[in-house]
Amino acid sequence: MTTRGEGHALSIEATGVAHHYGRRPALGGVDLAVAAGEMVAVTGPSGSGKSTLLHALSGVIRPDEGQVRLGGHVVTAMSEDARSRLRRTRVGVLFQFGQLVEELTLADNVALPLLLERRGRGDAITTARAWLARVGVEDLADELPGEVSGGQAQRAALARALVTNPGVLFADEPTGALDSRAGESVMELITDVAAEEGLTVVLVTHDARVAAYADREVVLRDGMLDVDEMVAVR
Ligand SMILES: Nc1ncnc2c1ncn2[C@@H]1O[C@H](COP(=O)(O)OP(=O)(O)OP(=O)(O)O)[C@@H](O)[C@H]1O
Repeated sequence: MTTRGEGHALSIEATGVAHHYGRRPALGGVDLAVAAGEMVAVTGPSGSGKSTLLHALSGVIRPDEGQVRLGGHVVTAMSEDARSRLRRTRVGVLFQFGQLVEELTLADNVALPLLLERRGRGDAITTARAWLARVGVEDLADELPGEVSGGQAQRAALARALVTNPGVLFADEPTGALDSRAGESVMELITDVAAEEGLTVVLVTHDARVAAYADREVVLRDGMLDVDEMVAVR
């Protein structure tokens, strides 16, 4: 495991990002700039476009209109293959739940992104175990996801998201499946690791207590950022 410090984090710049699903508008022209190393929470009502924005910023979808830059990469100008590779190497993603492969141990799950990048198995497992220690579940390295608690599984999922040393972490309702205590402990972990690594974080949540961990909160309503509600929460 390497600690990156400053300089590795990616800035994010979205300009005029608009997207439709069929005829249904999901994003109506969003401008958002996130500095390298900053942690921003995206909040807003159900259906306001939060997940769609996260998918556009992380290159999962190419929006109908607008530009997204991650550091020097113009994500919206890249082919699907190039976006996939960028996501595998420079972007970490954390979902609500269900992202670990049930048949694999926690160590094998965390090693997976490295194996996909053709790192040797011994090296990948050593790095994975170091990350499991970093997130506080090294004792569970040989357990299956079904044998650990939701909070422990989410810690392992965070380790898997960060094992490739990405420059940005996108988290979509990362505490949504956890009780409030486990959720707080996962948020403390994300905040600590992001600060130590100098990582940029964009966090989607409907929970004000989760948003309060971010440096800044932006609010989406009907696919538009509510500029009046951009508030510094810390
Ligand atoms: N794959 C899809 N196909 C069709 N419509 C979609 C799809 N994904 C999202 N939508 C629609 O786009 C709009 C924005 O959805 P999105 O999931 O981005 O909102 P959200 O704020 O993340 O919602 P939630 O908080 O409920 O997860 C909604 O009207 C939704 O129904």
